Amino acid sequence: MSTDTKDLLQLSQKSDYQTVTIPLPSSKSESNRVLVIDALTEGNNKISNLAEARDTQTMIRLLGKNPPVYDVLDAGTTMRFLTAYASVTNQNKVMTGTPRMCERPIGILVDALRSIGAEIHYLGVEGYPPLAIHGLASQTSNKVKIRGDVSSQYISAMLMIAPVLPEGLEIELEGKVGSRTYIEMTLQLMEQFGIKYTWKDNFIHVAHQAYQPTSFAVESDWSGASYWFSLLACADSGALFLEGLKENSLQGDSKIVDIMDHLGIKSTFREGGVLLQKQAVKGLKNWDFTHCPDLAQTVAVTCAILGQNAVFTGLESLKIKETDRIFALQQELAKFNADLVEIEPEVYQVIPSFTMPAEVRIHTYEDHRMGMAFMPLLTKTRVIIEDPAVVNKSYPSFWKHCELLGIEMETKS
Ligand SMILES: O=C(O)C1=C[C@@H](OP(=O)(O)O)[C@@H](O)[C@H](O)C1
Ligand SMILES: C=C(OP(=O)(O)O)C(=O)O
Repeated sequence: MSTDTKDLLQLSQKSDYQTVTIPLPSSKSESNRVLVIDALTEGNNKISNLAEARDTQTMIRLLGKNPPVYDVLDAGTTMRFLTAYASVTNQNKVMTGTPRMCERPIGILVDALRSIGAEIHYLGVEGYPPLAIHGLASQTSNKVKIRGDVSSQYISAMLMIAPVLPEGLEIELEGKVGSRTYIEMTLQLMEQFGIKYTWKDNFIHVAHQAYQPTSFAVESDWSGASYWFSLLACADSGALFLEGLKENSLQGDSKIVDIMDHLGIKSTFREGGVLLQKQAVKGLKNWDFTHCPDLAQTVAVTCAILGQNAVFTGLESLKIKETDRIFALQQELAKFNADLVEIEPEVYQVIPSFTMPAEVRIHTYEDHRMGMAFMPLLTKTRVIIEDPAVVNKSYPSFWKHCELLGIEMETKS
């Protein structure tokens, strides 16, 4: 099945699944970190199971070919991690990406890099890509303050370069810290590559030291797994086996197990993955997505379909991701009479669907998670997904995996 940008994908209604095994893609977050760490390691690492995600393939291509312009397309981690990498390796580089990437803020990271001696200029709007990096000839400070409420990726980017800075680095986290689980993932991965660090209160300290060559296999992607939890939660019957997931994961999105426990899914970890089975819906009253923002769309759609008036908090960062995900959710939920209403500043309530149209056409806003999160609607009606290739950013085999489940699909131009 080919999927071009102009394509529409029609998914026929289906709501029963016998036990099907889904092979799942690898985590792009883990992959993009180990690729940067690998580039900073002297000696050979043995890295396996890297993600097929476009964000990871872009990282591999840019690090491999080392062109003068790093065009990261729409990959946030690739933009933020390579900005720090190009600085610490003292390279002259232009950093750019899609028009949306050039609307996603990077000023906090640029300020942090400048404060330790990097020379970076804005080529367009102050605070946003594109950037011109002229490297970091000598380290001028070993302390930096970074606010934590915009994107954790700035902190992860600084952490990964910290061991190779001649004087190491102490990062002081300022204010509320969102996506903390991703900072923990960065530190745990660094630790697996031999790095020692301390994290006390708001201070993370990494001394100058060398990354040690290591063997590392990337785990399956928990964010991608969330769509299958949602599908089964919305289905009438069935069971799914998700391959390659571990109970003790580096990925914060493994929280989907707890969330879906409220929404009718029992998860049992077995050799090689996790078995999902249906159980009674206990109900989801509220959830804070501060540390798992990428799950918000999956859970909003699930609640809207399952009649759950859940209250969501911690959605602040959704407005600066691949699209304004709050706006996009509101527009698309409305197409089946559901909504996401701001009931107090930064507090949102899901208003579930009370009548389902015979067909719903989902606009995807150049956001992979919009395409994938609305797929489970096919348990209730016929669904048309605009620009189905949008999933390639993190999960290129997503529609193939729908086919494994016997979901009938038709591509239209
Ligand atoms: O570090 C990472 O791999 C990521 C961190 C999160 O971003 P923010 O820290 O900007 O919330 C997450 O939304 C993104 O998909 C991946
Ligand atoms: C926000 C995401 O990615 P990034 O910020 O890396 O573009 C995502 O994958 O949902």
